[in-house]
Amino acid sequence: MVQGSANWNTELTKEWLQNYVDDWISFYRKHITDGEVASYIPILQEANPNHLGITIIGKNGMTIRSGDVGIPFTIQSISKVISFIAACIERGVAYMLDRVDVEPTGEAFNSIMHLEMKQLKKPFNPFINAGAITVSSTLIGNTSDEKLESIFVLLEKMLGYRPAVNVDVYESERDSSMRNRAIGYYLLETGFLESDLNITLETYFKQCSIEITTDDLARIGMILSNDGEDPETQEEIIPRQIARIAKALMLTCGMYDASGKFATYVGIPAKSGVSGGILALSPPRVRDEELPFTEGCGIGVYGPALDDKGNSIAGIRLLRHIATQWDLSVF
Ligand SMILES: NC(=O)CC[C@H](N)C(=O)O
Repeated sequence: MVQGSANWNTELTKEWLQNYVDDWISFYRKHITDGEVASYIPILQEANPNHLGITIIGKNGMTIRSGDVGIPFTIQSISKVISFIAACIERGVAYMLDRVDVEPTGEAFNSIMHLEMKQLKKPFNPFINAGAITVSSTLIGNTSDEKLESIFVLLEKMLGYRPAVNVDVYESERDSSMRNRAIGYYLLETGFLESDLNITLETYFKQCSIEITTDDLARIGMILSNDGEDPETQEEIIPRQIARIAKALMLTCGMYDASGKFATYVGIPAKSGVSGGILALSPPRVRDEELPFTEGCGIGVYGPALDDKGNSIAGIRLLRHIATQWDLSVF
């Protein structure tokens, strides 16, 4: 209990939490210079490396926003969570798990090594590029825009508005996508793709270029934390089974080849993207002492300076600090 208050949800408590998060943001801004913005997609270099922002939304709606929030950025690899969920809703879980496995690789997100070396029957998981491109190929539709519809419908249900593709980022990725094209051709040769290669890649590049904010990520996280149900309306946006699989994948594969360390030191489901976004969430938890957000919360982070694995450098350190202070770990 804090300051004699039995209720964490009072304005006083919100202010108190807000002050802490503001302090932590200021502190972790100093870590930004240890990282660099992504450059392999040329336009991403234009991001301001000094940005760092966080939004936290509790199940009861309590919202903490701090730092550089409200800045739009592209969702990048975080879209892999959304496309996998959309495909599971459209095609069914069994169908999708026949086509992508649920095992971490310990390799970079754009690696193809295991797929070739081990002659796998399916990509390791839907959060590496090979798996995500396979998932994009399963989305229903004859054009990339038709395929993207289920992703947009899902996002609109969660966010309350329909986000848009940032065309400049899409074109920059499309025109510099040698590795993803190589992965695509490999998937085509091995028979993993269910749609035309060009339409599949176009779908994948566009889904990565959808523009969102930390508020949007926190909202998605909050709904996942609540097993796919919108706590306000009680509407089931994502079936519980699919939400749980998505969270298990986030915990085991969400932070590329740093997923083990993130699970160890932070201990919550999360998914990052090369633009510097992180979608994270804390499921409801039971503790003897009163702590913030025990009913569960979603967290959205933006910090485009990345570490050598491609994760937001200050964002990860900030999340580690918050998770430690508020005892968020699921373990
Ligand atoms: N890690 C990422 O965010 C990668 C997404 C990026 N669009 C790519 O495919 O390379």
